[in-house]
Amino acid sequence: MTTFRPIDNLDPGQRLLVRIDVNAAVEDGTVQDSRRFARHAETIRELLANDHAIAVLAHQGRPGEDTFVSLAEHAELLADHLDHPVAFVSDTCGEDALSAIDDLEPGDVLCLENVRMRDGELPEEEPATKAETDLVRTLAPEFDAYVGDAYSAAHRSHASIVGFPHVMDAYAGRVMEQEYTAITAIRDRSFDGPVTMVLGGTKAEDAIPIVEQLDDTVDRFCLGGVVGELFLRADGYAVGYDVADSSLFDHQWDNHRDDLERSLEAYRDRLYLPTDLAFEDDDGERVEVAVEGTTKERPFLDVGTETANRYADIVVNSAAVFVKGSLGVFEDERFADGTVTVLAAIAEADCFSVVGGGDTARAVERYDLDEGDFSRITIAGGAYVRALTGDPLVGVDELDSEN
Ligand SMILES: Nc1ncnc2c1ncn2[C@@H]1O[C@H](COP(=O)(O)OP(=O)(O)O)[C@@H](O)[C@H]1O
Ligand SMILES: O=C(OP(=O)(O)O)[C@H](O)COP(=O)(O)O
Repeated sequence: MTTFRPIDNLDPGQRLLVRIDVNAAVEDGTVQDSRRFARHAETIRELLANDHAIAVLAHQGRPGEDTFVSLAEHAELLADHLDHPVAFVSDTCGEDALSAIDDLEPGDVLCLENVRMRDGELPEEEPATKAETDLVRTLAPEFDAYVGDAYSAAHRSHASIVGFPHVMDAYAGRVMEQEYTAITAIRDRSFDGPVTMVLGGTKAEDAIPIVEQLDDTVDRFCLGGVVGELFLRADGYAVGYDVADSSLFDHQWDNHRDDLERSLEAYRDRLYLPTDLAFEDDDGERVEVAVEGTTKERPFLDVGTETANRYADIVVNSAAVFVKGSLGVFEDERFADGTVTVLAAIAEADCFSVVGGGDTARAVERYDLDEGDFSRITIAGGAYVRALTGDPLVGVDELDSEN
């Protein structure tokens, strides 16, 4: 069990570096609001009430992706949630950032630029190595303490997650504390009946190992999204290939082909794969096709109606359901059916339920589902499923006051 140092232990009026996770969807070039902003604003509001001067550190997307953009809009969204100004500097640890940090007064909030735009943040390395990066060596001396609030990125051994707490006085923010406590309690629960995981989304690299690691806990996996298509590809179907400018499939296939094939062979009886998929035809209409009738040239954007109904039946007959990742591109109403059908079935069912993922959790309010019909909606995705396996999260471990 981790013992955090809570922010209550901070003397008022400190200069704080606060790591949050507002990694967001970007639709038509616009950063989308989400629960992540609202939840982290609560931590920052509490810190402001104690006259701290705050610099916020966060990431957005991954280098090379369309969603790898500046945090300028994130600063505005955070300011809206806080109802308090949030300054933005388009620099992370260069002269402009240091000057803006120098100017910080008690009660100020400054958002630094996307930390993944800075060398040293990536790749994943040991905390001691990340602590030696220019990023950490430059910023750490500017602050009295570090506040780790980014539970949803705590599975990444990146400089802003593990490097700073390795060398600074470090505290856990409210989101970190609450998510850790809730998910640890969920991990330790036992259920009187079948446990189902709905596993979708784009980050197959986070999802694939989960099947093996949760084999004592989860009885049935309902697969969809990019994850489901990669399992179908492993099963010999003409699905799960990059088409046109997509880069979601082939590199994940190349890196995880063996894992996909091994899981499929070992756990076939508990893996439920889509039997039909939906795509956009030349007229922009949703069209469904059985997986046997697919061709490699077609990008699929949702599971089909037969699959969605089958998964809905499975979740209704479960004692607990864990959702990580969506079954399709729910941001487009034409391709939301799979995700919404299954979420609605969970909401109506008499089961314990957790919906996770920065993107996936947004489907709940977007399609007018009632948050109260789910046991918990977590803003973490990969971190939450990793935590369910019992594996430690590096970013949590670095905040453990007994380490
Ligand atoms: N077949 C698909 N093709 C492309 N994107 C997909 C597909 N299915 C789901 N998605 C996308 O997956 C995203 C959620 O995936 P991911 O980021 O892995 O999950 P989360 O952030 O919820 O943990 C959604 O925004 C959705 O648009
Ligand atoms: O959005 C995140 O994770 P999630 O999609 O698993 O919820 C975190 O910000 C981690 O981002 P990353 O998966 O690019 O390291």
